[in-house]
Amino acid sequence: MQPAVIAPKDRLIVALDLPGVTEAEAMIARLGDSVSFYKIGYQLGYAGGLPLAQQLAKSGKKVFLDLKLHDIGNTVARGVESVAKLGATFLTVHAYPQTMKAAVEARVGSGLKILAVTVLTSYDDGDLHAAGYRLNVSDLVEARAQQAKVLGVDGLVSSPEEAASLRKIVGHQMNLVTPGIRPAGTATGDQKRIMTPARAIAAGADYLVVGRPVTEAADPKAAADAIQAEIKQALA
Ligand SMILES: O=c1ccn([C@@H]2O[C@H](COP(=O)(O)O)[C@@H](O)[C@H]2O)c(=O)[nH]1
Repeated sequence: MQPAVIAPKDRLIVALDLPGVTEAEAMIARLGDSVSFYKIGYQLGYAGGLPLAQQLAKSGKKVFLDLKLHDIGNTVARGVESVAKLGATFLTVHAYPQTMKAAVEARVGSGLKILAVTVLTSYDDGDLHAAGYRLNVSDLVEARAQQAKVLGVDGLVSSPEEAASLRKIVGHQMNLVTPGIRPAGTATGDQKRIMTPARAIAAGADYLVVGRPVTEAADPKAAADAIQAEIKQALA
């Protein structure tokens, strides 16, 4: 399968991890045309972010709802049906077989794409072992990617550290969406599996999710523009 054509500007997804709609709208206004794709997760989603997601989608921006669904299959399916009405491009679920199967079946006929979260980018091998897993990060990411592929999931969320090996497993059949992006010189924070924007694109990531390095920058628009320039250069 040929790689899908993704507009370079759409490859940067800015995470609107902000306390409320007022702050999110102010950030969106500051970023202006520099950003075309936004992610809404727990913090904003539980503070009025879903109507904002609908408005953003209607205004022509792309929206990634990072709700990381995980429940019994029926509940996941009904949740996906509700989310599909909001106009978002991506929705995350955790990469458990029942959950992925229910989500994929429920999104049929909508424009919504399901992304499976493989192993959170704040986890390393020690964190997985502490959580009771016997596999290390790379083995668990790969096992979950294989299952996601078989189940027809549209894309994977992983660290860019796994992008190259995941591309070999899934080819261009699935989107690779990578948080854990840290431009040179920015704070790592709670992320453990990180790469710069340029290295992530070179490793095969389709989309880069960036939160604090943009939203907490002294000049968020300049920070976003610098990442966009790094992405373009890595693609050239
Ligand atoms: O494995 C994952 C899955 C999701 N995320 C989300 O991405 C952003 C990253 O924000 P930064 O401020 O750039 O660290 C955040 O919304 C996470 O919930 C992730 O980091 N890792």
